[in-house]
Amino acid sequence: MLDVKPTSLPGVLLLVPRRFGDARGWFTETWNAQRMAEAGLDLAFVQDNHSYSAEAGTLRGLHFQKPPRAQDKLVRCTRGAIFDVAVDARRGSPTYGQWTGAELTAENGHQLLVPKGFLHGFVTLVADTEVQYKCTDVYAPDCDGAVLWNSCGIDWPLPVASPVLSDKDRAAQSFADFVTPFETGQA
Ligand SMILES: Cc1cn([C@H]2C[C@H](O)[C@@H](COP(=O)(O)OP(=O)(O)O[C@H]3O[C@@H](C)C(=O)[C@@H](O)[C@H]3O)O2)c(=O)[nH]c1=O
Repeated sequence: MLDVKPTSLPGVLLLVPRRFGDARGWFTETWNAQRMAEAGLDLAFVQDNHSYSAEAGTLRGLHFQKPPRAQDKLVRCTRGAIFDVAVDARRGSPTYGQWTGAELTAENGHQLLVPKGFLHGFVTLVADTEVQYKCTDVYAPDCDGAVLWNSCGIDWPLPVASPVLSDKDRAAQSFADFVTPFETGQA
């Protein structure tokens, strides 16, 4: 029912929910607490987010909320397509500073689980793209932070010469200047 695949970063998981196709179309479970618990993921989500990006090449990230308001995120694309990225920002982690990415599309229904301690961002691969994600803590602007999208060595599959960014993301600190608030093993 739910295929949970590891990625190159321990803790970041690619979830492939089963789709039941019939003459009408298909049905899928996008979140089932019991199945996730069976897969070892006991996550109490408290906020759902939904963003729309008009242009291909819109890049949101790399974002985090620092402790005590850190968030696990379960991300999916419900219209269009994105390349979704997580960067390990946990001080002392063997994979500190490393990134992993996955193509999440409305068509494939894949989901990326980005745990606390990881920066998160995505770029839209086509115009008119919608992304929805669940979070384990509510928005806390005082704990909100950003790291410059192109300062972590991420191989972004940009569909345009330069990405569309928010003012906040354009002015973000570089990963080299970033003093991480995350430790390994931090809940
Ligand atoms: C993230 C967030 C933003 N907002 C408001 C603040 C602001 O006025 C407006 C747009 O916020 P942002 O520019 O931060 O939106 P955006 O750049 O889409 O931020 C999101 O990016 C992705 C990659 C993530 O991982 C998310 O956690 C979040 O940081 O929405 C909320 O009210 N609640 C929220 O949870």
